[in-house]
Amino acid sequence: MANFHPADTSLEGRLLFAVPKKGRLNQAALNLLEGADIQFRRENRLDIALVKNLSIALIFLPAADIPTFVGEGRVDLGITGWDQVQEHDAGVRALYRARRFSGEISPEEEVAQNGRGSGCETVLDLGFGGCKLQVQVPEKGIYNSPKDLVGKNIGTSFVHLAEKYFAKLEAEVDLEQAQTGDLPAGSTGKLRTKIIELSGSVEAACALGVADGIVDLVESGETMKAAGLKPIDTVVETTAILIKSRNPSNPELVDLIAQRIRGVITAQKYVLCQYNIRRSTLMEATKIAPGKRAPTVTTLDEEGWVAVSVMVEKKRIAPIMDQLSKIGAHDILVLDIKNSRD
Ligand SMILES: Nc1ncnc2c1ncn2[C@@H]1O[C@H](COP(=O)(O)OP(=O)(O)OP(=O)(O)O)[C@@H](O)[C@H]1O
Ligand SMILES: O=P(O)(O)OC[C@H]1O[C@H](OP(=O)(O)OP(=O)(O)O)[C@H](O)[C@@H]1O
Repeated sequence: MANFHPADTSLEGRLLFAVPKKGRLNQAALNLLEGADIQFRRENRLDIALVKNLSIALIFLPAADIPTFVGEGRVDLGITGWDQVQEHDAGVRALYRARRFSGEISPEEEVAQNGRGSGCETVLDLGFGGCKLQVQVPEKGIYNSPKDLVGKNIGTSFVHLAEKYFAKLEAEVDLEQAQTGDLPAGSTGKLRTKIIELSGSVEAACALGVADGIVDLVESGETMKAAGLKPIDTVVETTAILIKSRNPSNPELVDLIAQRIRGVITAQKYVLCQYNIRRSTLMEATKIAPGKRAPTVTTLDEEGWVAVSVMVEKKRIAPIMDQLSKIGAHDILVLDIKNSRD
């Protein structure tokens, strides 16, 4: 076994699954893998890990690069943000547009390429990593509406989505001005707004005079507030998603992983609520907590009483317990669900 390197030939025949290597999506993605019993040991600093119990290799990549690897079919499956997939999509479209402008491809070829998409297909929404990509400006500044930013400097890590957004906005402004006869002479139809690419800490750009406005992610809004910025529009709303390439190497394994992950998500979202109630009140209780399909009802060893077991969305459990208690349910218990399968 001299010179054996786990990342070498052993990738052969394995399904390649990209996972965010750092940042906001990393831990939640690792939790999903654990819940789906995808067992691996990642060697220090190595971005490839072989899964012990399935024919899969995990590839740890920046979330922003995962749509490129999946879209080009180099990796079969991936976890990343919907925003990153949209950014990749917009980038691919911009590339075809540029190639059409340079005469490399015809307008028909551009339409056909766009129709084929960027190669990433959404398998399922993972429910975490929720945030919004928003246009932000200084709270006490002179800009109040997105149109005020046309022709100005915009800092962002989402260059293609920002370009797409401002191209649409500029077209609207031009149309308005053409209708009122105010269109500036020599308008070229090219993007007048300058999109400045920044790779992080984008919120600092306005205060430091690099940009007039920014396009960046907002979750709690704390970073935005701390930087003295306010939102004036939303470009994209996002959550983490599972994506697959157009022709994955092992579609059955993709389905198996998707099914397992779906089970983990359901388990995270629901709790199991158990209670005892008089059979005469069961209908009323079922209306309060109808369950995913239907509650499981078992006869109790006490005349006229039943035991009920029902799945309830975690976020709704407190008011549901209150209501069940109010109509006479007893011994209400709430249990965590470790895993589930539809
Ligand atoms: N504040 C947030 N709340 C929830 N999800 C977020 C947040 N910020 C980013 N995300 C999601 O996580 C994805 C990756 O963003 P993140 O900033 O963690 O990436 P990164 O650049 O790989 O990490 P880092 O910022 O550590 O360099 C985003 O595209 C988005 O989908
Ligand atoms: O609304 P909030 O809850 O404050 O979250 C928003 C911040 O989170 C992300 O950055 P992150 O902290 O991942 O670091 P980055 O700026 O280096 O990307 C995003 O780019 C915002 O800066």
